[in-house]
Amino acid sequence: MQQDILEVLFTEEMIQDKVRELGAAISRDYTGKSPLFICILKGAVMFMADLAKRTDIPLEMDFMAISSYGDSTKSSGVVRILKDLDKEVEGRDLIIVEDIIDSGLTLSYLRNLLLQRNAKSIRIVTLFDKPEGRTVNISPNYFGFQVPNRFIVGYGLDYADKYRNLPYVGILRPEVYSH
Ligand SMILES: O=P(O)(O)OC[C@H]1O[C@H](OP(=O)(O)OP(=O)(O)O)[C@H](O)[C@@H]1O
Ligand code: HPA
Repeated sequence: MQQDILEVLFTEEMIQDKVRELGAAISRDYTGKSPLFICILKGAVMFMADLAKRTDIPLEMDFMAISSYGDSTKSSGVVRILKDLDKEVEGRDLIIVEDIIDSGLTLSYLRNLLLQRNAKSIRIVTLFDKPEGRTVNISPNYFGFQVPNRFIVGYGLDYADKYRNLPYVGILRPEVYSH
């Protein structure tokens, strides 16, 4: 798979160091609380697993599957819930765990949905933030790295469901998707 990667942007070590920092910040901010971490499947699965281990508070976890990209490198603009949460969120402190914010459509849809369900508080943690991709106004409370306006894969991030298992993150060669 390495031959499909144009440039590695973040090594496994860089990612793990950053996840540790984010876990420490969330642990500090949520001392004495028991937030519900909401993992947005599938992309955030690696980040959720590592971040939860680096967060030293009695958190709980739930999972929601949302998709808008399908097999494309551009958002379809239609956000679909493929699997909803198991837990009630009313009155809870929520932390939405995302791998990347690009257009922002996924998170703006989700934040509105969780507000309607009467969450007590909602914060967003994303490992990657692509501000140049934004079409709606949303920003994370915690982010790991800002990334350029290129399609990246690895550490949960996919193209057509592949490359999620790379332990590093890099720019996908445009030849892979432009034909
Ligand atoms: O800010 P946006 O433009 O909405 O993009 C971000 C979303 O896109 C990806 O999900 P995708 O729909 O590809 O599903 P996946 O997580 O299963 O890969 C990613 O995991 C984020 O959830
Ligand atoms: O750059 C990206 N890579 C993978 N999935 C994504 N979903 C939004 N942006 C991206």
